[in-house]
Amino acid sequence: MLHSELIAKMPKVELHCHLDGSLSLACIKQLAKNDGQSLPATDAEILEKAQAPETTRNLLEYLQRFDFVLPLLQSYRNLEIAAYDVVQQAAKDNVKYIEIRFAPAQHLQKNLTLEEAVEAVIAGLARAEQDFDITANALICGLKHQPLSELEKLLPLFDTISDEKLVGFDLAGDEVNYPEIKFEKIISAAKNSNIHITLHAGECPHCEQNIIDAVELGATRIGHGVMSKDITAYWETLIEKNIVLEMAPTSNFQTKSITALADYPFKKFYDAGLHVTLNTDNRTVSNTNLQQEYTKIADWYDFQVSDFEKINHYAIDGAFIPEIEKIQLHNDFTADYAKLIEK
Ligand SMILES: O=c1[nH]cnc2c1ncn2[C@@H]1O[C@H](CO)[C@@H](O)[C@H]1O
Ligand SMILES: [Zn+2]
Repeated sequence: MLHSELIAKMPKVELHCHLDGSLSLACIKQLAKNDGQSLPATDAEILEKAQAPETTRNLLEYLQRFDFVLPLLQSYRNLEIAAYDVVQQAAKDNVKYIEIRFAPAQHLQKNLTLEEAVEAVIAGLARAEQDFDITANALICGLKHQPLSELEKLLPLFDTISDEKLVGFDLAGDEVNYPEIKFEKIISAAKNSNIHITLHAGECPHCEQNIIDAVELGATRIGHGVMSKDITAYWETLIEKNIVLEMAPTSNFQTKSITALADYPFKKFYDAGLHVTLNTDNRTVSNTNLQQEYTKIADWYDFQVSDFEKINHYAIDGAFIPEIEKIQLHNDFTADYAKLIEK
């Protein structure tokens, strides 16, 4: 088993982290104060509302937990602070590159526009980069339950916002009732506009077809993809196309993607050469951090430093950044991991 200090020292890439699901307790309190909103009296009561219990029955019950923080994320100032807060937490996990995702449409309850919501998050990411040794970019999520006419408003943001920190598009939310194929038009439009695409898919039982559809429509990464376990015939394609699976062990158990450790396919995927990566998904809703996710994998599978190095190189390959930045990260990680392995 790997020593926790060794895990802490590993540089990490995190590709799948939701802004609204990852606010620290201190940040939640700050945001409420800024807005003059009241919160439950004790920290324990706040966390009780913000976290999903181990006993969540399915993905939809897990998703209900996001309702608690969203009222706090309706102003430019609070979104900026929230983005800063999540990057700060990632820096504590020794994350060197992170992509943070959020659904702009969820932040328009007061008077923000879609553009302003995205700009606020980008400003918070940029401010955090000044204070921590980390690069942080943003992904925009559409939500699967949104009408297609609303989802269509998201792609133009990639034209109106020229900031390099806006790097990709995702579809999140209710996979149980909304199959990926329903979004064929918008995903194809994103693809045709050369927007990088990652899609939540294969996160609920019997949802494996969504993974195939996501890849065929142009996603280069899959959010979770747990149900790839049931389409072994498709693994060769996933490997050939260098598709990155953004897995998040704690979240994957909470959403009941699977129920028994023996069924969790992370190691099988890894051994077969699939490009698995490790992520938190939601630091607060899942009450975790990247250190804990790495620790779980180290404990369950006797993963070694070199194995973690490998999955981080997969993550770098999948990152939505220019080739030159990938080369730099690959070189830095190779050097840093070599030092950890020597010890
Ligand atoms: O694991 C997940 N699967 C699907 N959707 C998710 C997951 N985690 C968060 N969200 C959804 O993404 C929105 C924007 O961040 C969140 O509000 C939540 O509804
Ligand atoms: Zn997610």
